[in-house]
Amino acid sequence: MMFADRMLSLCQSKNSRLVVGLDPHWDLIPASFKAGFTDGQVANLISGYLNNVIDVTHDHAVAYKPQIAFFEQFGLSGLTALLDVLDHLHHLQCPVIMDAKRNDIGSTAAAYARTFFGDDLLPPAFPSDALTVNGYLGSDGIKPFLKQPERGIFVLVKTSNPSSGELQDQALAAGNTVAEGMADLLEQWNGDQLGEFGYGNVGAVVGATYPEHMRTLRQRMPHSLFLVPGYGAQGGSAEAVRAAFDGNGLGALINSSRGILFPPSFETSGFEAVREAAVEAKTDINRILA
Ligand SMILES: O=c1ccn([C@@H]2O[C@H](COP(=O)(O)O)[C@@H](O)[C@H]2O)c(=O)[nH]1
Repeated sequence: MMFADRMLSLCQSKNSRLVVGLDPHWDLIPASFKAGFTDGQVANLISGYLNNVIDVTHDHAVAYKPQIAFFEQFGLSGLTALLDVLDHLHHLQCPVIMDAKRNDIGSTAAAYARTFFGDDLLPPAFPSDALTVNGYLGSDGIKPFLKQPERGIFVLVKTSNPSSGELQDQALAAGNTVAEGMADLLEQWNGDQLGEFGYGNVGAVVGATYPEHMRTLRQRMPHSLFLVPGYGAQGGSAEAVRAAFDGNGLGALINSSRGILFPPSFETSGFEAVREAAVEAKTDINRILA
């Protein structure tokens, strides 16, 4: 099944648009959880925490988004933890959107695609259903990621961070902005390779912190699934992501990482507090879909 169709079917069957971000911020992992591990057990600590999160949230989330930087920072221990988490997600049949923001010239992009998606040469080192990608290198950096219909990409279009406008909001010679120029490329890259729901496998990252951009970019990219970070911890609200959805309440996946992983009541309620945070986010987003 095409990646986009799989995601949208899951949105319908789970009645959820929520993606849980897996970002093991070392300083935010609760002290009470860390206390159960010794200094040499970093990999077990990280995968233990995240696998507990997955166990209590997978009924409410359509996918998980590990941010690879939070694993790479621990070297081999972090990558061991990531592999363990990916294995756990695979057994629960949960889609993985790897947030690694990769790309390069075509031949190197092919090596990145192999790393996360595998090919006829090698199995994937970090098996993922989708990957975040930098579209700045143009088509030859994108094509290697589009060889397998069951895998997708999310290209950075308008990021959620405060300084994203320094370049992304600048006008091009044609009068549109850099983000809009990127959006037009995404429409080309999807072309007529659309699934049952009318979406292609080339999705867009658009931040919840810029609701005005969300509206214009949705009009410009009617065939791209939106992956929307910035909801929750960065201040984006459900109202701010409304324009990302189509008339059927589909077309966007809303990510929350810190807001779900590290609820304030963890010390009293443990992983039940994580489950409650996921249910609350799912319900909050569903409320604007009517
Ligand atoms: O524009 C972007 C692109 C990616 N991210 C990533 O999403 C999560 C957000 O985490 P929160 O804790 O929910 O703020 C994180 O992994 C970022 O690297 C983004 O925030 N904005």
